[in-house]
Amino acid sequence: MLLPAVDVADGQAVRLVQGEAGSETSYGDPLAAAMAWQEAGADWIHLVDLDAAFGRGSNRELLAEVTGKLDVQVELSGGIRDDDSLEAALATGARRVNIGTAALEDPEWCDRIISQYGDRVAIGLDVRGRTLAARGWTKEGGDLYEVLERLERAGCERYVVTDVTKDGMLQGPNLDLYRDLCARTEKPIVASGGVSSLDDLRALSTLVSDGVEGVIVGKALYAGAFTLTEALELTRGGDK
Ligand SMILES: O=C(O)c1ccccc1N[C@@H]1O[C@H](COP(=O)(O)O)[C@@H](O)[C@H]1O
Repeated sequence: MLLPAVDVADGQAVRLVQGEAGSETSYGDPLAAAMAWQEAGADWIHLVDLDAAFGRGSNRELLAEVTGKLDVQVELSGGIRDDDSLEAALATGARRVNIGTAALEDPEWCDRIISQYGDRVAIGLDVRGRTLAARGWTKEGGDLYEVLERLERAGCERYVVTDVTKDGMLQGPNLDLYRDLCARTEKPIVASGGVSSLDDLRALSTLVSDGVEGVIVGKALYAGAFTLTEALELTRGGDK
């Protein structure tokens, strides 16, 4: 499963480097970007409100509009931290929401929504080394493996795992991280961060049998390193 990313800051589709505020490259209208990925054949869009993730604003209405206009499944992320933001996110029609900061800062709420919403909730594990990152990746959020054990006990259905140091760098994904996590959970993992080439997708494909279910691709698509058509053909088995 391949999820093109549309990250939104100040109403624009952007890509950051290692999640650093101020490192944005702008790619224009988020709806146009998402529609372009849909028209190229994507089954999913990973749609992120970066301002909400950083706690410096919100693009809630815009993301609801984009989600409402898409025919493909949407994974909605960024700033979903309480009942109000969760209900608003689910009301957009997004198939799945991704919880990052709140999974680290509010474990009780997180456990409750995992049991209430099942696979409509994925937990975003954004990591540097084995330390989790929260609040727009500006704060440390604890030890990856301790938090993973807690989430396993809570019954988390899916993990979206980003190596922050790889994100936006176009230097390849952290395959060791995904291998390691797959050995610690039976639940599917969506890999994110660093994909730079079709060879990176081929390398991630070798981890599908271990539990890597999907991959989020951002900068490589926007920078034209390969086309979405090529990537989908490869991930759907048409090109080895
Ligand atoms: O996607 C990014 O580039 C990104 C950069 C900096 C911070 C967050 C980023 N992404 C997404 O934000 C959610 C976390 O949001 P929250 O902590 O729940 O508010 C994370 O899952 C990433 O998908």
